[in-house]
Amino acid sequence: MAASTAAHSLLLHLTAPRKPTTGATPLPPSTLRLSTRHRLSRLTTNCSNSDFPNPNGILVAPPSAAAATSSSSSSSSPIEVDVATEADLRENGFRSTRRTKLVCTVGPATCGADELEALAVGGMNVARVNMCHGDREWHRGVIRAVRRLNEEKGFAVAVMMDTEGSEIHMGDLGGAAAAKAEDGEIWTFSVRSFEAPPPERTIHVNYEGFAEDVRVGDDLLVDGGMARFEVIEKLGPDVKCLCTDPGLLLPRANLTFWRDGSIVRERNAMLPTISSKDWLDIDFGISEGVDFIAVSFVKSAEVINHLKSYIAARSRGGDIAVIAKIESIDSLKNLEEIIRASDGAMVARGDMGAQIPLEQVPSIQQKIVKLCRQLNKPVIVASQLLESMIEYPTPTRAEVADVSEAVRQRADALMLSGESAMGRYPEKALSVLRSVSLRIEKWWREEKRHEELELQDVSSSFSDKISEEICISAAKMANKLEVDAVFVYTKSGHMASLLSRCRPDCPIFAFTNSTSVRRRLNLQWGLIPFRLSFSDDMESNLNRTFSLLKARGMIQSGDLVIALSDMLQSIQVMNVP
Ligand SMILES: Nc1ncnc2c1ncn2[C@@H]1O[C@H](COP(=O)(O)OP(=O)(O)OP(=O)(O)O)[C@@H](O)[C@H]1O
Ligand SMILES: CC(=O)C(=O)O
Ligand SMILES: [K+]
Ligand SMILES: [Mg+2]
Repeated sequence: MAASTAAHSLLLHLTAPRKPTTGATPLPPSTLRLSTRHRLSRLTTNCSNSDFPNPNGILVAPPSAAAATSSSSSSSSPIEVDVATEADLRENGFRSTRRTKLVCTVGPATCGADELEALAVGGMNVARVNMCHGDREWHRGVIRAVRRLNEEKGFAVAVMMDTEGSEIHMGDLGGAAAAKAEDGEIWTFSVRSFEAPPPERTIHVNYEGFAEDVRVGDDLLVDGGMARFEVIEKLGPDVKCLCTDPGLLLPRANLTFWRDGSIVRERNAMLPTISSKDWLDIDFGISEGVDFIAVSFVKSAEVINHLKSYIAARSRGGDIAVIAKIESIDSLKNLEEIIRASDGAMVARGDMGAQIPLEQVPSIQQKIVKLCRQLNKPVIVASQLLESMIEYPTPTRAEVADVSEAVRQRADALMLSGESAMGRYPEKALSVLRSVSLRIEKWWREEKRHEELELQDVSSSFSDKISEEICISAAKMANKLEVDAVFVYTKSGHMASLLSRCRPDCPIFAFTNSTSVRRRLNLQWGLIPFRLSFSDDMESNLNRTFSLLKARGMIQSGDLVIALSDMLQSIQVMNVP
């Protein structure tokens, strides 16, 4: 926008005295309440065969689920907010809506239409599909089922595709769910391909140079220590290994080898971050219109820049966000340049814990979360948050503490992996993330723990700098005046993310006219994304928004609101008329 002085002047309209309220918006008696708990208890069936993609790759929703869902999903509605957020707003009042976003990995336990819907009702903001597992038709079925859920039932769940990457990993065990390695057994790790099922105690390794690179005496770790082997003999393409730490081998588990206490990774560095299979998956993701592509084992900013220009050239509007997964030693070395180049980052603790000593993972997590906030990039904390819930219906105390710590660090999002992909209690795990997030966020607000984090300058132009300062001031004012919400009208979503970065006490209602921007904002802390067409006239935008939201029972006369827009760089403070 042009740097005209008039446009930059701060408009401070304090139009009416603050009403003595609480912020919680009571539900009009006539309004249908979509109770998360009821929906959750109704939808507890497991993924049955009929829920998997039909031969056309389409997941079929049983008619009962469709009939039972709220009717507020019409895409012709003048203002759209997803039904799960609307229920949260009505149930908790807007000062208490959940700020931390939730990502769920979809797998065999959750690919059915009913299970996906239960996750959406339970607060899933982003559905992740991991290209390490499942085939093209399966992924297509899941992505389309999520889209259909959004269109037909009024959710706004974004889709994240996570690439396989080309680190060294085992084959798929010929279809077996797992294999158990016992102490003292001899297993063969081989670069040869086998017909399924492979010979007993034989594991295919995806990396051609494997047999050349390992040496007798090296330690071979499966998934960072789920099982451990010692290399005892090399026979051409085959490497004989003695199991020294028994454990479960899962399909496509990650392999690292260690020599004299250090990970051997010279050769890994030769592997491309994005393999040829990944490029095909990325083409597929672009054609299916995913919202995020998470890149596994990023080593440098270069690969992110390359992918971003590839996407920009191929997808209309280049509106797929690229998330850098921080999970290798190289990514830690080049952390800042990688995060600067990306649209967001993931602390991928699973593989990270296989490459660095475990006791370093917590401090690195905190460092990445802080850095992402400084650089205004959303950050996801991932892996093993509620690992025990793959098998058990309640988490361990330690897991709850881990989730709490990520929420306390004010990460944008938390992610479920195996818990939602193949666990026995996906919805329960999601509800633990939800309730722990709500509780810790509330505690934070009650204790008035606004950390005085000095936010560094991220803007690249004077106009951006003004937006940034406006957001910082608006967030401070919001806390001091105890406003009920900040409204931000934003075309690109940038001003909304600048506000989110300030982590204000009140929620941020982000109005955007683009459906894809709205879905992407789903990943960012504290943002409640709405789709709304708006004009350059703030007065009329505000009046229209107030009447639409009042009609939906989402705000009330007297609520105190701060409004910002990225067209007219301004701050307005007002009571809802
Ligand atoms: N599409 C799928 N089909 C079958 N199993 C899946 C699928 N997605 C995930 N899983 C199962 O859930 C587990 C956890 O999922 P997750 O996505 O975290 O994968 P991962 O293999 O640990 O690797 P990554 O490092 O890429 O996250 C996997 O190990 C796998 O057993
Ligand atoms: C999520 C992921 O890739 C990891 O934790 O390794
Ligand atoms: K992956
Ligand atoms: Mg990983």
